[in-house]
Amino acid sequence: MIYTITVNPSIDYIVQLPELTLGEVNRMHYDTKLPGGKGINVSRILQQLAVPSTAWGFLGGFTGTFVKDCLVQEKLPADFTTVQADTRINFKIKAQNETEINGAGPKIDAAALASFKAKFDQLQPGDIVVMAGSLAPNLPTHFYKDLIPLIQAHQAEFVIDTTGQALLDTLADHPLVVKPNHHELADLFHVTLTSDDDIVHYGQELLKLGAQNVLISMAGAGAFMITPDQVLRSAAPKGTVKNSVGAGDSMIAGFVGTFAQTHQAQASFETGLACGSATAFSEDLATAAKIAEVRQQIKIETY
Ligand SMILES: Nc1ncnc2c1ncn2[C@@H]1O[C@H](COP(=O)(O)OP(=O)(O)O)[C@@H](O)[C@H]1O
Ligand SMILES: O=P(O)(O)OC[C@H]1O[C@](O)(COP(=O)(O)O)[C@@H](O)[C@@H]1O
Repeated sequence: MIYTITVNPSIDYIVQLPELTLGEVNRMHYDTKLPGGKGINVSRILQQLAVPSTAWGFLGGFTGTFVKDCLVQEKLPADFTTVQADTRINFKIKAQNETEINGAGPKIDAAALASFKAKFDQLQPGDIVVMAGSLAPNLPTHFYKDLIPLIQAHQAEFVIDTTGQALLDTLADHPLVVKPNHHELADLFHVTLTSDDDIVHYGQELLKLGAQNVLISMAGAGAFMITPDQVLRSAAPKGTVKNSVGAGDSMIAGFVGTFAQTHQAQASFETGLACGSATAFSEDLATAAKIAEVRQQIKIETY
């Protein structure tokens, strides 16, 4: 079983207008509300791939009810822990360029935290736990690191999608895969990446620090996959970008979903690429049909 953890879910409020002018009244042409948060996005894509998963995390208030209702409607298995305050709303403004304003999210009280941690008792050997996204404002940066012993005690694997020191701190525990984008990779090592060789070099540093597989995503420029055996590269498929929110989460879902079934890194990379671009070419996250269509275009090369 794959479990996804979204500590800080959201309603993603997608707003479109031709131009955003700061300091003026702006009127939107189109808006939509989607259940958001990185682990939830991973679970929604896994469902499209017919790979079972259960979504864990914290939800609260009327916004939390909206997210829960969306997942019930999609028949997505979930076991969220209730918190008092409202789940956050993240603004995704699509105007002359894309602007995101992500909320801080509600605090997690001690009782909710204890009930959340009790869920880890049900993990079985071979399970995969995907921990993704920002933390609630009152949680320490080592929150994810502290969950790893609860996972590994059951011979389960973990995947982590976070940034900065919180990510670096988990590498020695051998995450199954990490997927910084190229900007996040540069930030991790406090460097400027000026060439593909630079990207591969710093991706290989993540392997040396302990990651089992490394994906470096580069939005419309595609991605690299770096493993101890090979470095692969793929351009991104061509298409009309509609909403790239969740493309990274979709890539992780594709990789993890296929890896759980095949243990083959290259096949997993291919699914990840298809899911990432299929989401970028969709209003909401990708559907199974869109993923299958986009997969036809993928060409992976040895770097
Ligand atoms: N504009 C785009 N065109 C085609 N594919 C895209 C586009 N944006 C994202 N993707 C696909 O999704 C993957 C993840 O997107 P990226 O934006 O790099 O992740 P993140 O959202 O984590 O920053 C990319 O490697 C690519 O395969
Ligand atoms: O937890 P964070 O880092 O604030 O990110 C949450 C946001 O990321 C998303 O999961 C999208 O992430 P990606 O575009 O990186 O795949 C949104 O659904 C959500 O609003």
